Amino acid sequence: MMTDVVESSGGLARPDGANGADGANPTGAAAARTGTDDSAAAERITAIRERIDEIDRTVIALWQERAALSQEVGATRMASGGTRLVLSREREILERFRQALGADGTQLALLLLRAGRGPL
Ligand SMILES: O=C(O)C(=O)C[C@]1(C(=O)O)C=C[C@@H](O)C=C1
Repeated sequence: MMTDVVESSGGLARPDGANGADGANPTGAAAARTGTDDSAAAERITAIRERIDEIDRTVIALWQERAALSQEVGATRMASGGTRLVLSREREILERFRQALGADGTQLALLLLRAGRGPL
């Protein structure tokens, strides 16, 4: 699990929380919300975040729908005397995600598959 706290600058936060107030980082009220004291930038960031939040809600809903469908396929197959898994199908899915997204795609597909059929 990733536990490092990353500042908006991309640098790691100091564990004692002493990064701010030295001129290197914004410290105003807008900065607390958006990471910048520039009001135009803060406004744009807030607008973009609305869309990000919408996308996240969609991703979560699709994730849950996929997991439920995958579980239904598994239950249907096993009730008919079939196997729990179909590894050739899993390879197809892993390859689809790898082609579209690279190595991160493979990791994402592994998590998606696990959400549906459980751990191997
Ligand atoms: O497509 C299937 O046969 C499924 O059971 C669904 C699914 C998946 O989540 O995509 C899950 C387990 C299988 O091993 C392969 C694929």
